[in-house]
Amino acid sequence: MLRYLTAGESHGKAVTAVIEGLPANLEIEPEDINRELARRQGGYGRGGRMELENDTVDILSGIRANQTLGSPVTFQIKNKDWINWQEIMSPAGDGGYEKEKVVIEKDEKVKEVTPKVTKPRPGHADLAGSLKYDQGDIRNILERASARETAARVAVGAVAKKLLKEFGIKVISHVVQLGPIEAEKQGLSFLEIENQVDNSPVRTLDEQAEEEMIEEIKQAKKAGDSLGGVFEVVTTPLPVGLGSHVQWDRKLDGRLAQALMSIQAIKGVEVGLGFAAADKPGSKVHDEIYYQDGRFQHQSNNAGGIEGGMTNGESLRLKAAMKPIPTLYKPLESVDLETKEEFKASVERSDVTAVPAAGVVGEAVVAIELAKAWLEKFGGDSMAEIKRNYKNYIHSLKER
Ligand SMILES: Cc1cc2nc3c(=O)[nH]c(=O)nc-3n(C[C@H](O)[C@H](O)[C@H](O)COP(=O)(O)O)c2cc1C
Ligand SMILES: C=C(O[C@@H]1CC(C(=O)O)=C[C@@H](OP(=O)(O)O)[C@H]1O)C(=O)O
Repeated sequence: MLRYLTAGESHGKAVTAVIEGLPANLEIEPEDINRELARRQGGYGRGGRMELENDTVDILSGIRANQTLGSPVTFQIKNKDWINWQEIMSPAGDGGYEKEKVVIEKDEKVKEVTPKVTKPRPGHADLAGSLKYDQGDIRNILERASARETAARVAVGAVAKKLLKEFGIKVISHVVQLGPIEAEKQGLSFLEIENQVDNSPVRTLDEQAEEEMIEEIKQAKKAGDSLGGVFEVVTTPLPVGLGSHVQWDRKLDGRLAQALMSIQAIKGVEVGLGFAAADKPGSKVHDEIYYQDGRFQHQSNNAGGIEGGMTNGESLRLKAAMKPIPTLYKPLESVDLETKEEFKASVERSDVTAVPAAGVVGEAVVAIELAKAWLEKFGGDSMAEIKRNYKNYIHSLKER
């Protein structure tokens, strides 16, 4: 069974991940991971933190001479911002509480920050987390709730992508909506997306819409506001039969939805047509079946590549909706945890939007879930064993 955990606080020393259950002899070079980490840091609308960080992976275990050993793989991605937060975030010491104020550099300006955070931001984990974990300092919650954690998931996703690529499977994303601006170009093939998307500052394929999206982000920034949006994750065609109809927790659509919903700020997931299927008659929704080139195929892909919780031989198509970033320069009303007094939150630094970055995280979590399902179906302890199992299965489908 492939499984992983991440650890690490946003301004702690590093974020880390441990992956267990990888087969031996999968080729991994640090560059495979660093490329994905750099993609996650990009996208128009991100804040000052991304200018400071330059995420690169440090592989601590499980890989030797660019090959997995079958033992647990451990990654570390250092937080460059740690240097500015050591006094506050150190595992030892007084957490900076002894000093009334510390001066740290943020966004090229020098600002004073009290070490203890007592003002919960609407839309973040601050209030619920502080009450649940009995914390007087919201920092003890926000540090782990932060989407900094997604750097670790993207590193794990890069390994999952490498595994899938050994079988010709690729996973990509693009932004289909940013705030109110919707891209007209939708439903494009994997190749059309793959060839263009990384050259775009918003990772969208629609040049006209992209200009409007950038303008929208600039306006939101000026107004001290933030934006959400929608990204789509698309794969090359998958072999039929990943996941299963027989038990609720084995259904691949449910598993993928959970993986995507677990990304910070994702509030909705659609498989294929998704919500748009609800108001159409069955004749306009269900993908008709034909047989060609020794393979059962569908005339359309409204199902998004999954029927009965299993891949049906087509490309996977999933959409995820991201809410606007909760930290706003424009103050929102809230109540101080200590004094219970109303205040209007003010902010030092934040992303205005992070939909293109969330898309890269979406690719990662989808790749991880697919790699898990792949190993369940074709599993083995070495790449050679998995390849044999895969080849046999594909052969048996053709023999039917
Ligand atoms: C890539 C990415 C970057 C994010 N950047 C910020 C940010 O700069 N400021 C912020 O308040 N929230 C940011 N978020 C969203 C929060 O982490 C998220 O809203 C918060 O953890 C609460 O979780 P929930 O929205 O899932 O309920 C970001 C999310 C992602 C995926
Ligand atoms: C650090 C990352 O994203 C962060 C996610 C985040 C949040 O609240 O989720 C808040 C911001 O952090 P900071 O308060 O340090 O500016 C983002 O920069 C990252 O993506 O690597």
